[in-house]
Amino acid sequence: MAEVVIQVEQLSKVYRLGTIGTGYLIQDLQRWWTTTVRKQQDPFFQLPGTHVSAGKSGQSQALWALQDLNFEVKRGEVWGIIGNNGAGKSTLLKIISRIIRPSHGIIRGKGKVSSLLEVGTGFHPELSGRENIFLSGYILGMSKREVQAKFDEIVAFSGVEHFLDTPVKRYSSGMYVRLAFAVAAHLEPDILIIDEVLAVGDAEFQKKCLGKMREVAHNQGRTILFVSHSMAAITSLCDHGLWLQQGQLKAQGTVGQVVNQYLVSTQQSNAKQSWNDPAQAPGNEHIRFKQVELIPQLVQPDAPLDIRTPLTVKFQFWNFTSDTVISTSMVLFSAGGECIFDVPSTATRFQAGIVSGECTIPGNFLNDGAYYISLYVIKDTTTSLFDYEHCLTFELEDYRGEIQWFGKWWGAVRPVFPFRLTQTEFSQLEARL
Ligand SMILES: Nc1ncnc2c1ncn2[C@@H]1O[C@H](COP(=O)(O)OP(=O)(O)OP(=O)(O)O)[C@@H](O)[C@H]1O
Repeated sequence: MAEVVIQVEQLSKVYRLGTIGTGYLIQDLQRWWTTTVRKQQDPFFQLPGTHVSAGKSGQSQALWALQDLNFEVKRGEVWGIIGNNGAGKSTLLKIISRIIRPSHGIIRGKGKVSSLLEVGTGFHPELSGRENIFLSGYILGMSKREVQAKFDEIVAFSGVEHFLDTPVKRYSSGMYVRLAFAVAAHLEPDILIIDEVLAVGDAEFQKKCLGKMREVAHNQGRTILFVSHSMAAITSLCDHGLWLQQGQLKAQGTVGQVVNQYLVSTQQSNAKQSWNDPAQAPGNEHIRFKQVELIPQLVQPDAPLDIRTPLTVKFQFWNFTSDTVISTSMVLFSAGGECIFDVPSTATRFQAGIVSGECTIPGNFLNDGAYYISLYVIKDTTTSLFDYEHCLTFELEDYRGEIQWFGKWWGAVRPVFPFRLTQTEFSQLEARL
């Protein structure tokens, strides 16, 4: 059985949000003496009971960035840490990297930890790229010879060879993160910790980083903790998932399960509305809606909606006038109000009663994002009977499959068309170049 390399028990971190005076000079002096001179915990700081606790008189306002976390990571496992902004992901990585200390609980780590937490961590701004590579190696406990053996590989990966002797404070953020990633990934740490580095780089760099992380994890059997807001990147790289919500561990398990649970919980939708009483229903003297519903054709019942999911829109309306030619337009808008398409139904002659309609948006057609649907009911293909705006809303998650690039995909739609490349001729071009 694989060895446990990170063990986290009842881990909590409380941040103090500003310091409020105690109201007594003697206590303020006591606080200053203890925290500033003796570098000890504030005697008037009390642990809060909730996520954010308002400061009572004399206490600081405090926030649980992490609360009672328990989990263990085994050698060679690749963990994706997910959660909304402010959930505590970076705080957890900083504690595991020993950059900050927990307020409570125990963390046991085994082996050399290399962290790439934010642009700038670990590098000394006044030192050159070359000096920083050696410095990082020494911090990891490597000898000069060991770093030298990796030096060329690091430089080649980072692509900053022309700036090796320039102080890193003069690097662009892109150059900085390239070198920092190259150092973190090549110096053979036992545990590699990466926080959102992919957000900084371009598509080519993202691809290179993910490839390198995969190699570090799968070929070298090292342990990786990876924070990203890209679920596609997390699913593609990691085998375990950990979901933090307001500092608490909401779920842990296989990456697919945890990412699914997270996406289902964050997806906003208004997928069904129905009315039994026409007097209460949206409409007018011509028609009134009885029901509108968005039915996703999910492969698994608890999966989130993603760009592969076919979506069927079903609706019914009461038609109050006989012998009328009616058609309906289904119009899809992005959340920002851009019209993606306007699909008309057939025009049919109806008698008074209930009219039902159904239209399916195929899977592998829309881009990821938030959308809303409006239904326009039309008489004789020209005259509006009723516009039911914004009647359904939904969100589609991204899905990349084999594609190893996780930037925002361009376009209002993302259709999958038959598209092949074939070699139609062989030549000696390569030899001539
Ligand atoms: N030094 C600090 N002092 C006070 N509060 C802090 C400090 N660092 C983080 N926090 C707070 O702790 C909470 C957790 O922050 P953290 O940066 O760990 O979240 P995160 O999940 O990494 O967020 P994001 O996805 O936005 O990077 C947030 O509410 C944040 O405002």
